[in-house]
Amino acid sequence: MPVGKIFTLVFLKRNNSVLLGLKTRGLGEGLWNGFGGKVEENETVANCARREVEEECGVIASDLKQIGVVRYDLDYDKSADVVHIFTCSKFDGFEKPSEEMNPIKWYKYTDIPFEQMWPDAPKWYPFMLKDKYFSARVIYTDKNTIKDSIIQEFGSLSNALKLAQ
Ligand SMILES: Nc1ncnc2c1[nH]c(=O)n2[C@H]1C[C@H](O)[C@@H](COP(=O)(O)OP(=O)(O)OP(=O)(O)O)O1
Repeated sequence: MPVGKIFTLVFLKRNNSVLLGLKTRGLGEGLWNGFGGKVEENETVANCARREVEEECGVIASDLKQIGVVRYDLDYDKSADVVHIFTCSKFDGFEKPSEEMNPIKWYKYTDIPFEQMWPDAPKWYPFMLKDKYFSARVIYTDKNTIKDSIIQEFGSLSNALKLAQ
């Protein structure tokens, strides 16, 4: 399946909690998620991650680390989206809601609201929360139904990225 859009998704971490925002519009509206969006033309994936965090929750990320990648094969669209996953535990400024993510809230790792998130989130969040490099591939038959998925842990990011290609 040809890759269509490339996205980033960033998780700010503090004291065994992760900052999530409720998406107010567009893809994933009404669901809690990290902060991110489409990689623009002539923009690196890391720069997109930094820009989206600032736009969506107002902080400047200073130790962004890519931890994984999720490839979504969308049977209903005959295309694939790739989402690059980052974590960040050092940032400047105070987090605040934005037009796109409102409200925002720190969730304890043990209290993440999976029932109001994308259906694939529980499959790969454990790797992201433990800072383990991972690669996931998820096949959706429609926006809410997963047909199949594979998640693998890797020793390095470069190996993790290979599965998403
Ligand atoms: N299944 C799936 N497909 C696409 N995107 C995602 C998922 N699961 C996810 O968690 N995500 C993430 C990836 C991105 O962080 C967002 C979607 O980005 P979007 O809001 O469409 O991109 P922006 O560039 O911010 O959009 P506009 O500002 O142009 O509206 O969800």
